[in-house]
Amino acid sequence: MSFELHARVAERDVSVALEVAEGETVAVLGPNGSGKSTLLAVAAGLLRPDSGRARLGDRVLFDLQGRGGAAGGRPGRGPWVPPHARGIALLAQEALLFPHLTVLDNVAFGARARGRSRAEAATHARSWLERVDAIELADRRPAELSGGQAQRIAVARALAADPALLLLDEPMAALDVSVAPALRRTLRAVLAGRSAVIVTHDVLDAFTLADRVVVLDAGRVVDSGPTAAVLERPRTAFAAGLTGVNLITGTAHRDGVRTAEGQFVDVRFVERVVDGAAVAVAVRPAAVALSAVEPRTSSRLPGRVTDVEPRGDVVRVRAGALAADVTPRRAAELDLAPGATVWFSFAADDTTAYPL
Ligand SMILES: Nc1ncnc2c1ncn2[C@@H]1O[C@H](COP(=O)(O)OP(=O)(O)OP(=O)(O)O)[C@@H](O)[C@H]1O
Repeated sequence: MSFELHARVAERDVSVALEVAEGETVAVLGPNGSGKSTLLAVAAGLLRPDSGRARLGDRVLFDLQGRGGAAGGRPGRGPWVPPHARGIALLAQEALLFPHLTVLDNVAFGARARGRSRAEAATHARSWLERVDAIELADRRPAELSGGQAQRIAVARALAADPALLLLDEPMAALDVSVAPALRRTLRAVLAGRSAVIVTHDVLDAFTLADRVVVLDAGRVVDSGPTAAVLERPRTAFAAGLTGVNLITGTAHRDGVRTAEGQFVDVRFVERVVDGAAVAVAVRPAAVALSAVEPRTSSRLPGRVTDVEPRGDVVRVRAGALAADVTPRRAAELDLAPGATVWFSFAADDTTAYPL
């Protein structure tokens, strides 16, 4: 079902909007404290905002007038559907299964609570356990499950209630990296065609599971759009950091960009821009070369080394927001140390430049 929300939580300085089309999965990304959990809590009905409105399908979940609003005075007055009546399931980082019930009874719990017979609820629960590849765990108790298994059961339990919207709060965060890929695959299968919102710190989740992403920063939406567009053409340092690309901003000037520091770089524009427009340039660290003396190429920027970090077969050299991946041999030749001044250069063809 389609979902639409806008809400303001004054105490947390969070003011956000979110839209999920029917059958769409939206990933919410953002640094710590940017408002991701607040957004989920408001959607799930666990937190009452000061003002805002939410709709799921054609049902209004809340429509609140806050301080200074038409209702005046008291915050958050107006229609409010409580969490259990919203048709929304929230999957937390931890599976939160009932410890005294078997896996099967955990998954059947919702159907039983809605008055279905024991046999009916069990059949329904079994079908969901099969869909998450966990039918062989049906008779175990939660204490006999690994973290990844427990999370699979939590997915089955959430979906067995046939929610109109599924909210996932970093579902892979508490798991061992070795089991995350299998759960990610399961989620990809069960989220297909389902309206869902997933909060994640992992760019792989966004690429694998989400049709669109929304980036929050300091309680506001700072970017949104199709996953590849937002992550491959980032507009914020945070989004650039997720995929590890360099983000250089400035103004368009003929075939290049003039940075805030007054440097010119030649770039490849992937969209038409007019001179003087604010633009961003993305370039991968692997496409950036380093030299001790100013190179003759037209795309070069000076930087003072802040960090030198070995990463497998390359060394990542950072100067503030700029990064280059060079071979260990090159790093040794340049005798890199924090504080050293180096030149970062790249070919215009290796850049992607677009309007901000
Ligand atoms: N229970 C609370 N009471 C008051 N303020 C809170 C509460 N929980 C969070 N906040 C504040 O609200 C803002 C948004 O926090 P929120 O937890 O939604 O961010 P987040 O993006 O989910 O962060 P993280 O990635 O660390 O989980 C922050 O400024 C935070 O300090």
